[in-house]
Amino acid sequence: MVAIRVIREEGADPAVPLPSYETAGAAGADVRANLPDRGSIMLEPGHRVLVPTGLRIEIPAGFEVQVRPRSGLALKHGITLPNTPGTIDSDYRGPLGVIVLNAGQEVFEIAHGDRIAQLVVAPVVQADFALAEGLSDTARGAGGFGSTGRG
Ligand SMILES: O=c1ccn([C@H]2C[C@H](O)[C@@H](COP(=O)(O)OP(=O)(O)OP(=O)(O)O)O2)c(=O)[nH]1
Repeated sequence: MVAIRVIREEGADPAVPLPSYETAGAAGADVRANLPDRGSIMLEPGHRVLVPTGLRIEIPAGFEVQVRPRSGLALKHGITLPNTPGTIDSDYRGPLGVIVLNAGQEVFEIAHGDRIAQLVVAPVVQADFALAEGLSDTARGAGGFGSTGRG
């Protein structure tokens, strides 16, 4: 368990619950739209929108938060995130937004308080990218992009 400090944006509706896990074993905490002024967003097919959550968060160093789609919305309505998984950096202190894409065929309504995505907290390792003379040999070598065949 890791503690994440959360503050609400000025003007955000405090009645909208903070991100929360629906079950004891859930990997993602559902995050909700906070649309006190707009009430709801009618998202046309093929369009995308930055949905405010009304939150700012402070992720401990060494962790990130991934913003992932909800599979139910994806299957039933084609609602996805074009940047999935969205990356929230531990040093980011701005508004937490969710970029929602309607990849379905119908207009989709995002209502105030709807659970629009899920947040997965994950450890991060930073690398030291160092220029080298060459790389080690492996069985795969340069094979990729389907080199092992289909199925
Ligand atoms: O779904 C997302 C993705 C990102 N962010 C915020 C937090 C993140 O730390 C910041 C920058 O995101 P990212 O690094 O993916 O964006 P970039 O396009 O590389 O922008 P920047 O140059 O600001 O890093 O934007 C969100 O609120 N929601």
